[in-house]
Amino acid sequence: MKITVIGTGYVGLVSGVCYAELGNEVVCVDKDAHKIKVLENGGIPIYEPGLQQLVDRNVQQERLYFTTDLKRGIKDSEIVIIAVGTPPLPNGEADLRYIEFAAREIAALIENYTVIAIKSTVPVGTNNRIKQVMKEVTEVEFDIVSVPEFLREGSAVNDTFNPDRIIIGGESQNAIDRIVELHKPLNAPFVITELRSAEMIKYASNAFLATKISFINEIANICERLGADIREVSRGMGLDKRIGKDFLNAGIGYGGSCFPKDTKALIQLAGNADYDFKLLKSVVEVNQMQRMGVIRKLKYALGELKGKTIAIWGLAFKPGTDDVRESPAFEITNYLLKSGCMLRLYDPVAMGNFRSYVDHANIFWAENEWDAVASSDAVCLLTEWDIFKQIDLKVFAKQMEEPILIDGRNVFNVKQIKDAGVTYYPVGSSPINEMVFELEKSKATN
Ligand SMILES: NC(=O)c1ccc[n+]([C@@H]2O[C@H](COP(=O)([O-])OP(=O)(O)OC[C@H]3O[C@@H](n4cnc5c(N)ncnc54)[C@H](O)[C@@H]3O)[C@@H](O)[C@H]2O)c1
Ligand SMILES: O=c1ccn([C@@H]2O[C@H](COP(=O)(O)OP(=O)(O)O[C@H]3O[C@H](CO)[C@@H](O)[C@H](O)[C@H]3O)[C@@H](O)[C@H]2O)c(=O)[nH]1
Repeated sequence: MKITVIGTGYVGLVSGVCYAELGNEVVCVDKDAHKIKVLENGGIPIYEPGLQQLVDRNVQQERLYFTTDLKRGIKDSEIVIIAVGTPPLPNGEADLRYIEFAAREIAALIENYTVIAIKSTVPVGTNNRIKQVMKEVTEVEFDIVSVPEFLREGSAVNDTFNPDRIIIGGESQNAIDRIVELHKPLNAPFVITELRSAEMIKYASNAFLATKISFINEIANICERLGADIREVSRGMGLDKRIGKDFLNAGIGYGGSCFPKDTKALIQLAGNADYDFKLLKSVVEVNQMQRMGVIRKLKYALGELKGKTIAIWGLAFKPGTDDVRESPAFEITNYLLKSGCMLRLYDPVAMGNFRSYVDHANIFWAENEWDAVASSDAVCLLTEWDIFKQIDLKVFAKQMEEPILIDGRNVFNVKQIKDAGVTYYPVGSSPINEMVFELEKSKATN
């Protein structure tokens, strides 16, 4: 079967290569000539574990092609998948201009009956709107199917080949059958729905996961005040099958290209239908506040921030990706720069992307994790990359005059910290070795 994927970002590229791996001929089209050039030259424009090998294999076997030429890409395609971006407008609503533009272009080029599958995350009612937009342009028959995508960055390949479910929203049984056929080898349950329900399943799923994160972050904040340990609390809660253990890791709040945008879009969508989504508004507000926990702990540990040197470990919004979209590291670094700190930043893969948004005379771009620590007054761990988890804390303690570690992701355990004598501020439990630290400080001043 020939499939064309419009938009070669995370979703377009990963799902395109998946369909090729399943034995289809796939053409990935993108307007971004640079992206296509990188792909044509054998590279990939994003950091995603396992993706390069998969792309290489399918290109070599002549099942996967890349082009900027939509006309060539779309010719004789049975299924056209739209995976272009739906970024937020300033009021939080999804910006549908890219998807509408793509739909018009496709409509002008199709010559035979085509199934148009929309993978982009779109507000309820958008699939119907796209159908109208296309009907204004063409008289050729087509059907629209909503196939929302649930992959996560950093584990996108595994998620795509092992989905929990495949949601297919549509009106035409013929189009639904073709999309079922395409995904059958993935061996996942199908949920066939109306177009609007499929669109809502995507937003509701992301909003629910974001709610779980803000909920556990608030419990963590209360644990800090009452002397309980959020890791024990999460474990105890998560073993209840009705709650589930996933997405109960307290931290510095969710970031990324999806949760922040999709929660705000759903609030707007509800508002446009005269519904005040109070719970989700609080989820967003809690998430915003959560980043400031790192600052609060730094102030507690160091007193005045002005003139202090702070090392930051991790700039990506999560490990396994070079994506920095809506990364909590932006707010934290901005606050520290405004407070007059010198920063030593390090991330194993996201430095280039972060640097394209932020630069400042007070930032030192470190070469590795140890280079960041050198001459710092405190270290803040913001992304739980393995290289940070594997740090030898005894060596770490010797690098700093007073080893202070603010851990925004709870990666170290109490025993490791106690043995190393690091003053440690985790999320959702009491600081460790803080008393020792306070005692030594008072000894030194007496
Ligand atoms: N990133 C994720 O993890 C993820 C997961 C699930 C769903 N989604 C949703 O999928 C959609 C795509 O997300 P993404 O992260 O892959 O986006 P992205 O921004 O990484 O990529 C979108 C691509 O579409 C291209 N494009 C835009 N208009 C085009 C056109 N008319 N013709 C050809 N190419 C065009 C852009 O150049 C860009 O390369 C969004 O709606 C997003 O919410 C994303
Ligand atoms: O227990 C947890 C789990 C996640 N996070 C944070 O939540 C954010 C999002 O993480 P994750 O969901 O793993 O990554 P995304 O790639 O953004 O994937 C989400 O967004 C995608 C785009 O819509 C969906 O397809 C996925 O199903 C959905 O998980 C990151 O900042 C994580 O650090 C936490 O703070 N605690």
